[in-house]
Amino acid sequence: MNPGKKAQLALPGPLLLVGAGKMGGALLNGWLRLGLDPSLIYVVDPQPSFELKTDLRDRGIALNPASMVQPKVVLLAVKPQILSGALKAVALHVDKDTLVISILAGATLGALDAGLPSRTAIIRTMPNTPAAIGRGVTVMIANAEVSPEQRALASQLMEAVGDVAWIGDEALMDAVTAVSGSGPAYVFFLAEALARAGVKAGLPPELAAQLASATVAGAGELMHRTGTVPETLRKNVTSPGGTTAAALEILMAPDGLEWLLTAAVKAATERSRELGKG
Ligand SMILES: NC(=O)C1=CN([C@@H]2O[C@H](COP(=O)(O)OP(=O)(O)OC[C@H]3O[C@@H](n4cnc5c(N)ncnc54)[C@H](O)[C@@H]3O)[C@@H](O)[C@H]2O)C=CC1
Ligand SMILES: O=C(O)[C@@H]1CCC=N1
Repeated sequence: MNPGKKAQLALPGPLLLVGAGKMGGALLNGWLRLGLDPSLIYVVDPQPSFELKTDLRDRGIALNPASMVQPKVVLLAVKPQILSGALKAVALHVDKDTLVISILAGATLGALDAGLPSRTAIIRTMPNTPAAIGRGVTVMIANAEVSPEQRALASQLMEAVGDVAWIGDEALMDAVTAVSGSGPAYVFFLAEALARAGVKAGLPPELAAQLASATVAGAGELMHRTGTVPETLRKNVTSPGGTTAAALEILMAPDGLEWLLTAAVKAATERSRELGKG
């Protein structure tokens, strides 16, 4: 994303971020990079890290304020396991004009609605951590109470930190979570595993780690900047009878990487469904 191309992020009123851990913090960083007014942000987190406390203080963002102006947007970014307790606290700050946006894996619109005042406008989303650098991707679904203005506001908030896709079928959210929500971890593990494989092939550990990280980052950037489909980029690397072909014969075997990723995405999809059952 080129931040220069994005309009300055403006809000109609305060935004309350509930939970500023890895993902809530990534979103916050993304919004601040886009120029969101820090005086419009409240953060509630009972166990803020030292870095978070320092960062919020330096930016003039209220952490765990004793009182607040009624927020226009509440963004829920706590662990799914504490959803019901968090909703009880959040409900105090929700009225008919408040939009509640959830990023919780598994938490359905129905489960969110059950813990909030009746007819609350709710949007369930699944972002991912590259949002911290404006390169996330977020999938969203709204309940029937969300107005066109609130939908546009939610789009604006999440587009500020990357790409956005709206869906109409909530059942897709579990697979979305498995592919793009968890996906960055698979890519980071690829870099870890490639480095370890390099060590086994004789490279010094530091050089192997440097080569693996630079290769994963560079390949992702090449795909991003050229907009070329991955299959073409893969073929561009693969000389007939060469080294890449030798490696891909193993990775593309019936029990190779695609088989593993299919099993991994299935496991994550099922876990997302389980989280939804509480
Ligand atoms: N980490 C990721 O890549 C992604 C996470 N998510 C979702 O984001 C949510 C948060 O995940 P992470 O940021 O990874 O977890 P985390 O553990 O880093 O952050 C959770 C934060 O909530 C705070 N917290 C605990 N109880 C609270 C309360 N009662 N009120 C307010 N804050 C409270 C914790 O102190 C912590 O800072 C989860 O529901 C997860 O499913 C969604 C997409 C990607
Ligand atoms: O691992 C998790 O449950 C969360 C949801 C997607 C990424 N992290």
